[in-house]
Amino acid sequence: MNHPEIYAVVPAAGIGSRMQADRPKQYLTIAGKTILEHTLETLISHPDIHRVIIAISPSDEYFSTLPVSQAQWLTVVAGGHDRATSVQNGLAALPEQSWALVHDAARPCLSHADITTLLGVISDDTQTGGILASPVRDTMKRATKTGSGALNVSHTECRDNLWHALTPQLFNTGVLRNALVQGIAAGATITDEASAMEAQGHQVRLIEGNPANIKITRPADLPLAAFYLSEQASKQNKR
Ligand SMILES: Nc1ccn([C@@H]2O[C@H](COP(=O)(O)OP(=O)(O)OP(=O)(O)O)[C@@H](O)[C@H]2O)c(=O)n1
Ligand SMILES: C[C@](O)(CO)[C@H](O)COP(=O)(O)O
Repeated sequence: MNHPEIYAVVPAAGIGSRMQADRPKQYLTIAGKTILEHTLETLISHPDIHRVIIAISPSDEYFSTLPVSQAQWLTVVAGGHDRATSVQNGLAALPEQSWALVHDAARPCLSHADITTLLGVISDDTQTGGILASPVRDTMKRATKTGSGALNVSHTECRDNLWHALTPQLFNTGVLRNALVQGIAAGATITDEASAMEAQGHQVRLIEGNPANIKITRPADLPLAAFYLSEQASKQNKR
């Protein structure tokens, strides 16, 4: 594939509060490796990914204990107060004329097949990029909270063309950098790169990805991720 170099940018500076663990969730282990190591190894082992930039919290005490922290293919930058700022700090380490493949550290079940499919947008007419996503499968309810704190259904949301945004999210580095600067300056709530690009009027390609590419967020996600990773390992062993 001939195109400007592709860099993976991994926001890994969160504290994992919803996981309620004794450490940031990216340092919980599955099959003897931390979630972060699973994610980094998947990214750097893809033939089209040139280098990995990782955003680590300045107060992180775990990362330096991992052998991967010394990897020559890894650049470490300081994480920010939110995910968007962590990503922005990562982008600052990239050449303007490159592609940024932004992927959550907390998504270790990403497959090479999905990375390759997403990279296909580079040859499309988008020129700005796209994201992996998965169609919503459940009926979606909008909730309201009663005075006593209980939740009631307000109404059912139309789920036609409703998708879960996943990561990686792949964008031209210079365009994404500018979109994040504009969005952060405008005080926008930016929970993914696509929302910053959309706010600037850019077309974002939606690519259906494997729903096994879950974000480990709450305790129940851990055994599910362990299952998906074991399935991946058994498929690789059969090749
Ligand atoms: N200031 C932050 C916050 C989050 N992240 C990263 O963004 C990804 C997705 O965020 P999320 O799942 O919300 O992680 P946390 O913020 O750690 O989780 P929580 O909201 O439960 O605290 C994670 O890999 C997380 O490490 C980051 O790099 N910098
Ligand atoms: C980027 C993301 O994973 C896409 O679904 C999601 O927006 C991250 O949100 P979080 O609140 O930072 O987990």
